[in-house]
Amino acid sequence: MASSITKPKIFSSLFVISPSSTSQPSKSKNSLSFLDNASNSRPIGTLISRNNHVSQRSCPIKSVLEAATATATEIDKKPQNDTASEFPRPRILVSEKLGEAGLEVLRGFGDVECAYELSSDELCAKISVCDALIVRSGTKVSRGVFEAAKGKLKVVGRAGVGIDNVDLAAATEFGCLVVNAPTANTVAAAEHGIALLAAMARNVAQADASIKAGKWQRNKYVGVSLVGKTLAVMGFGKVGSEVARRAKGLGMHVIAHDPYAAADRARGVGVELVPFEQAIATADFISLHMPLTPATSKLFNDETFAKMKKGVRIVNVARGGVIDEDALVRALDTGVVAQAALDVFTEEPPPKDSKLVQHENVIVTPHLGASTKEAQEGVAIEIAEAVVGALKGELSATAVNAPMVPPEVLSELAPYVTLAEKLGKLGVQLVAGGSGIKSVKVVYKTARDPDDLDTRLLRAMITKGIIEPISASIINLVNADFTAKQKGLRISEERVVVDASPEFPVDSIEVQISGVESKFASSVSETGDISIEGKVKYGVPYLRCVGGFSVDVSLEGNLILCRQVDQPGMIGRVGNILGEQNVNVSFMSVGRTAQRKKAIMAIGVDEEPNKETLTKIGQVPAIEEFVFLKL
Ligand SMILES: NC(=O)C1=CN([C@@H]2O[C@H](COP(=O)(O)OP(=O)(O)OC[C@H]3O[C@@H](n4cnc5c(N)ncnc54)[C@H](O)[C@@H]3O)[C@@H](O)[C@H]2O)C=CC1
Ligand SMILES: O=C(O)C(=O)COP(=O)(O)O
Repeated sequence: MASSITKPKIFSSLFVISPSSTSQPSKSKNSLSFLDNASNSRPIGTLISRNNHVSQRSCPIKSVLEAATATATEIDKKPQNDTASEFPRPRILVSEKLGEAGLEVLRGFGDVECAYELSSDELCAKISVCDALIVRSGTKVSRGVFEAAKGKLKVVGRAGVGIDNVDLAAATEFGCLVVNAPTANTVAAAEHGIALLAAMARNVAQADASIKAGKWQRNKYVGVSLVGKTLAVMGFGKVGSEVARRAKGLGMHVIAHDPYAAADRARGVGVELVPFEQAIATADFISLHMPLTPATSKLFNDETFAKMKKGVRIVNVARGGVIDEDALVRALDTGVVAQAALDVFTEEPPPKDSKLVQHENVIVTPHLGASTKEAQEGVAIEIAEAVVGALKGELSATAVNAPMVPPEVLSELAPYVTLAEKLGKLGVQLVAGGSGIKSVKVVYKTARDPDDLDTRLLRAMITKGIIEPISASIINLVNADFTAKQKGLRISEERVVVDASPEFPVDSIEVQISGVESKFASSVSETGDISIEGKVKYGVPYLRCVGGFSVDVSLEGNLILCRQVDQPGMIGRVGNILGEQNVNVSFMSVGRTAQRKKAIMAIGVDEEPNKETLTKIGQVPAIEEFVFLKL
């Protein structure tokens, strides 16, 4: 049983951004934290996309923007807005043309520099003072860029869909969030695909060039009709399905191949999903709409061209790299492929003497799929909101290398996120020096269906709590799992259903650390693991159990845990020692196994007691062991 002496608390103060969190100079500067700031919350941002879809851009969870102090050359300073005024303004580098509306959003929040056509050295030189980088498809965000950023870069925003120009693995390792703008250019890309399809079939580009060269070649440029022909859409995602819809409107028979698409979604558009071989063997026209990944790289090669219907026509507005371009030239030369219409190339821009570009049966555009005024305005707003949200510590709905936690789940989990990090921090401090933590088990007790509990955020924060105090790593939701793996730390999870209120997502969280010695033997449970359990009370994290002992102490400030022989006067004695040194006690709680037997006293203190004070506590005869823990 636990009893507690509680000083009055203002619970909302837990969420107020503390001065220390803004001025802390080192690690946390660069971490995206996902702690709620109830007093500073704002509505969910919305964006009307080109398709008039209202998409949620970010969740209402906010956090400390741990931006670095200004050190570099000044750039495009604008007046600060309300929300950012307490913090140094983040620096945002825009390395490719971005719509004005998006730039306005960015300028309302940070200092924006637009610097186009940077060499990779120039980009690396600039990046070390930037909090965010916004790119399109033309900027290679390589590992070198993340290395040069030296941990300052918090977010890369890709103003468009394809993120094949961003080294995601490196971004994740460096804890840098990558967000994209996946919806605003869908229609533009689909329209461009259809434009190329029709232009190719009717030789529009060649005929235009011919007439401008003074010729009138009506017989040479006889085309082929689209109506009644079979179009294979390869990649039935956002763009692919819009192309399919439009092609059906042109009277084409549309089939699609996509290993991950749902058949009923395709049926809804009147499209049959077919295996890869069937798609390429039966199509008169093939339109490519898959991402460039290791699996799709050069998917269209000598072997696959050989399986196509002779005289097939190919459109590519996806990525150049999905086609082996030399093989396509060979297929065009032999007539296996009659024509190709290409918006994208393995190397952009392609070499001037590219045989493919120069081929008479090929028409080309310089990666214009997303280039409509409407789409560019849309992606600019979409990415600017995502980047600003990320810089504020919000989880983005378009995060590419972090789990997307729905806003409603996130706001419900907010206090548990704080609890999780504190339990991690406490746990690691209980481990006796020298023993490396290799195995942690987290037990979530919940009254809800365990499948309803999304624990990724909680696990990430426990990992953060465990690793950050003992290493130079900056941990956030982006790199928590990666860093744990790197350090050989295995985190397993268990969800246990308990009889508690289903109103709350979690009743308690227990962190068990196994295979280590403890500084505080009483924190070791019967199983031999260090065990600490916490819960959220009135929105505030509390420690509820240490080893086999129940306690009830708010996890704020610092904590002293003492094991003692249960006897009268203990609280007073320790309280006096602390009082003499002007250390303010915020909470006290005693948990015992039985009357007058062993007890644990948990004392929350606002200040850090000095060594002498701690020694005096240790000298109290009934105290058998004690530990001071920083939260
Ligand atoms: N040319 C341009 O300016 C633009 C190009 N794009 C490119 O178009 C492509 C599609 O974009 P979205 O439709 O927005 O992406 P999406 O993610 O909505 O769709 C991609 C689809 O490809 C499918 N896929 C993955 N691997 C596949 C495989 N091996 N075979 C067949 N399908 C596969 C996925 O299941 C998904 O349904 C991307 O490569 C994107 O970068 C997008 C916008 C503009
Ligand atoms: O969104 C995409 O995937 C695109 O390819 C568009 O590229 P861009 O932003 O026009 O360089």
